[in-house]
Amino acid sequence: MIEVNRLSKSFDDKNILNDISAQFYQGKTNLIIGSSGTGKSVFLKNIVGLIEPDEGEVLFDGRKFTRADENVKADIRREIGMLFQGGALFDSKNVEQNIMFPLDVLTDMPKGEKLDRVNHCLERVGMAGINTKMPSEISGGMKKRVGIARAIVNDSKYLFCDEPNSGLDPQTSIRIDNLIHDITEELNITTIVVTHDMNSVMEIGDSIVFLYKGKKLWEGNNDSIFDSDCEELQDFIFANKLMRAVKKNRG
Ligand SMILES: Nc1ncnc2c1ncn2[C@@H]1O[C@H](COP(=O)(O)OP(=O)(O)OP(=O)(O)O)[C@@H](O)[C@H]1O
Repeated sequence: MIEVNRLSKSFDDKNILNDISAQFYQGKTNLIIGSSGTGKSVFLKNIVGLIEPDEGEVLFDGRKFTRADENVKADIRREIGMLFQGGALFDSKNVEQNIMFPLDVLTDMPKGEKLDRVNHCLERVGMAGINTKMPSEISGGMKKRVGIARAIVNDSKYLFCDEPNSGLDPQTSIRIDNLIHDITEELNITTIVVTHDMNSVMEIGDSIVFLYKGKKLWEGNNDSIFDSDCEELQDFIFANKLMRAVKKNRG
């Protein structure tokens, strides 16, 4: 479990995150949702330590990460896998080299073992056999799958995904969402997904935190979200026609 306690962050004099506490559960796909510019990415960066919060702290399974000793931080960082927007693969490396990269940097595993792990992860994301393809030769959906394989290759305990659906068509998005959800359950890891996609909320929202202008206004799951009386959340959910139709059908 990842715990965030009373986290705040400002840039210059502009407050971006305001006193946010939240819990993200093991074996669950935890979503951070909210409109554009509301602070989701800054929140995620604070959790993974890419940005240091002004106040508050983050704990990984009870281990304090924020302002911890560098060796404690390094140990926790080794357990984190990240899927960046667009997959963020190295263009000059092939698929196999991309997935192997965290093992090259973080472990002294023999080459054969690294290759076994890469192949196992490639198979898990449904991409067996594309080892020698270059990123420029594969589709957006395949890039995300390779990005997921790279994020879990080092036996990660924590998986962070920033807008995993950006740039994908609706069907591919759902497949990627479900892959993230299934892997989370299978490996029993703690996954946090930042998204403003209502399809993702409906498909994989085991546990949801709603941010609005840097504050947490609501938490729940994809069952309870429709019954929330948080006005800002209702505006977010029913911003599009399809969701308004769903609401009408629900009575
Ligand atoms: N390094 C930075 N320095 C100054 N301001 C920043 C920095 N990073 C983000 N911001 C500001 O913080 C606010 C929240 O940005 P953030 O990227 O977290 O929003 P978001 O909810 O992830 O939006 P989107 O869904 O569009 O990605 C924005 O006003 C942004 O300009």
